[in-house]
Amino acid sequence: MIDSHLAHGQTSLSSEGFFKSNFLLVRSIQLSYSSPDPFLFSSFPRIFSKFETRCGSLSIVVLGASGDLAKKKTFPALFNLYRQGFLPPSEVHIFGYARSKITDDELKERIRGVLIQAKDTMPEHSESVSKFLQLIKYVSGSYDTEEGFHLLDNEISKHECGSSRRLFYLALPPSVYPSVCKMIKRCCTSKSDSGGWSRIVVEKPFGKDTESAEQLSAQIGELFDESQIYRIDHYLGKELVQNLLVLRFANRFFMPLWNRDNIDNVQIVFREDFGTEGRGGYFDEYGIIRDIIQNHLLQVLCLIAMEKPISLKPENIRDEKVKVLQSVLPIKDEEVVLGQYDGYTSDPTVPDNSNTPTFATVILRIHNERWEGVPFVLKAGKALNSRKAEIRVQFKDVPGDIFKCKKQGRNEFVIRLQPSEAMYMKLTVKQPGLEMDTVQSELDLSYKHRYQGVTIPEAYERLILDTIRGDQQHFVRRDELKAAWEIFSPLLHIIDDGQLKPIPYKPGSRGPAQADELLTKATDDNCKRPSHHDVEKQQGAEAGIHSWLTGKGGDSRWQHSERVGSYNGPWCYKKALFRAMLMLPDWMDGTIKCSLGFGGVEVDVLAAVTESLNPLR
Ligand SMILES: NC(=O)C1=CN([C@@H]2O[C@H](COP(=O)(O)OP(=O)(O)OC[C@H]3O[C@@H](n4cnc5c(N)ncnc54)[C@H](OP(=O)(O)O)[C@@H]3O)[C@@H](O)[C@H]2O)C=CC1
Ligand SMILES: O=C1O[C@H](COP(=O)(O)O)[C@@H](O)[C@H](O)[C@H]1O
Repeated sequence: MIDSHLAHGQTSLSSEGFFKSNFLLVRSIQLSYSSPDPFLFSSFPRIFSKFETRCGSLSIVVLGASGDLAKKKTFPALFNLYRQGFLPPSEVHIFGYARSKITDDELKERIRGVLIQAKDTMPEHSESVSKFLQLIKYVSGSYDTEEGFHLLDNEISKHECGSSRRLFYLALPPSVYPSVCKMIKRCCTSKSDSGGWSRIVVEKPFGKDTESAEQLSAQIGELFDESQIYRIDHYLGKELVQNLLVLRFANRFFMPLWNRDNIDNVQIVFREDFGTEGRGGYFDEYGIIRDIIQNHLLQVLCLIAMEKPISLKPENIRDEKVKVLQSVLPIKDEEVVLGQYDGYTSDPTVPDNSNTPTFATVILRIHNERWEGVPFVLKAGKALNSRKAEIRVQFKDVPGDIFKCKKQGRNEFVIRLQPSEAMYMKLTVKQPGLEMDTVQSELDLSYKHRYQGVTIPEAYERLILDTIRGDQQHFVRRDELKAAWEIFSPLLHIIDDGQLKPIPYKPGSRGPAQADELLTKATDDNCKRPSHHDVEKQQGAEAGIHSWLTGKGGDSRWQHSERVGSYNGPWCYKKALFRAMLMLPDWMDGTIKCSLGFGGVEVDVLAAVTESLNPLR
């Protein structure tokens, strides 16, 4: 049997000769993977049919086929795999299953509507869509009686020959997972013993807290082995999330820096510029922490924070993720800010007195040798001012900085997951020109520019392919899920009980201002910058005060630094500031940043500058 790792250039065939003679074929599949032209792949069914008698059939069953996820994500992902040659029609059949009494044709028309958008007017595209739709058969039935599932089994069996591989994708509300899994086990699992299998893909949310998740896991676990269960978190299928392991463990220069000695804080941020949009009923039961933070953002945190696994085997990677999760300290109430956008409760499916947060900033702290003291700021919100998901790794200030660069901003490594995948490093460089001035710039790897013409696969596309290949690396293991819920369950219970209330915020804003304050506090505490008070405590010291001013007027930047006085009490700031302001050139408008330094430390007095500016002009 050819194993599912075929397209990775691997095979489970014991015959080395077979592997060698087919290696070129396998490579050709890989090289063509991201080409957008479906007809480049018209030869793939032939390539695959060479193995057909050994592979047998692959049946993909989408349960909940009438629903939103199936329409928007699952079927489009299957279509993309089909047109790239990964689902050869000679082997693959797709079944939609749901209670809705719709016909085959009605389901196909729904899917066609999503696959053929106005921009895809190419006749080749619609021909490809039509061929794909021919693979689909709809079966209607309930989720808790055998009748429909026997019908489904009959339909699947009609198309099968050789070994039978059956993939069940549960695009359903979690409340029906246990009964659906029971029915699948009883009526529909693969009967083939020659290389066949049955696998179950379950969507998030897996439960609502530790207890309910464990209960769900136990119910499904009684029916299927862990190796058959694929708990999907689609963030694990995103290109830049998949890149995290490579970045961290295949680049020498990150290794010595990736720790508490160098990193000040890590921010993992998800923003959407739209609200719950027709999903209010679902959302209100879960809220932003269960919808985004406990799963998507926490998975990203694991990949940022975990230790190097001993190999890339799924179990080795998942072992390391579990260790990080188990090292997260209990969340402190004062390190949480919740928000709810104005107008959220006007959705008729949301109760008027809903306490559900649509925004949250939560600070997680990892108690281990690498991360002690480094705040991981997880922030997610709906109806905000932009749509973005990114990771910001902020480095500590340069010790003994002779350039006084702190006000330029710190070194930062930003990984933008979406939109427009990119990673860039913010660093301080010399401002080109005759002066020895510094400026912040970027080393920029924007995928759109660097990988022109490369189509980045959709997360669901990759993850479904992984399930067909039997690769569980990018899926959540039962103990990992439990550890993830253990972090958030106490906080979620407090919110569910109404003890912690969301702060209202305007749709289209940054969310509650308190979230920014929390971020500043967490990151400033960490940095231990001296405050005015720290400096004032040193009154009497003989050190001089220096001013550093930077500003921007029109296209020009301006910087000035000089010793402006001696420290002899808080009033000296005003005096020194006044002196510094006299240095401002006439054309200055724009933003002005000013700091005063005392005895080798800098104190931000930006507010004072703004205050004093007008009288001076
Ligand atoms: N939609 C999305 O963007 C995302 C969804 N998910 C998850 O995917 C799963 C499916 O989501 P989605 O498609 O939006 O859900 P839907 O509400 O659209 O439900 C899917 C299908 O399930 C059936 N169904 C709905 N409610 C019930 C019920 N109470 N009891 C039994 N059957 C029901 C319906 O089919 P019928 O009545 O025909 O049987 C419906 O078409 C959920 O777990 C969700 O959390 C995850 C990420 C994103
Ligand atoms: O899981 C979910 O994710 C989407 C956001 O996914 P993205 O890939 O577009 O970032 C979110 O809108 C939805 O509420 C949530 O259930």
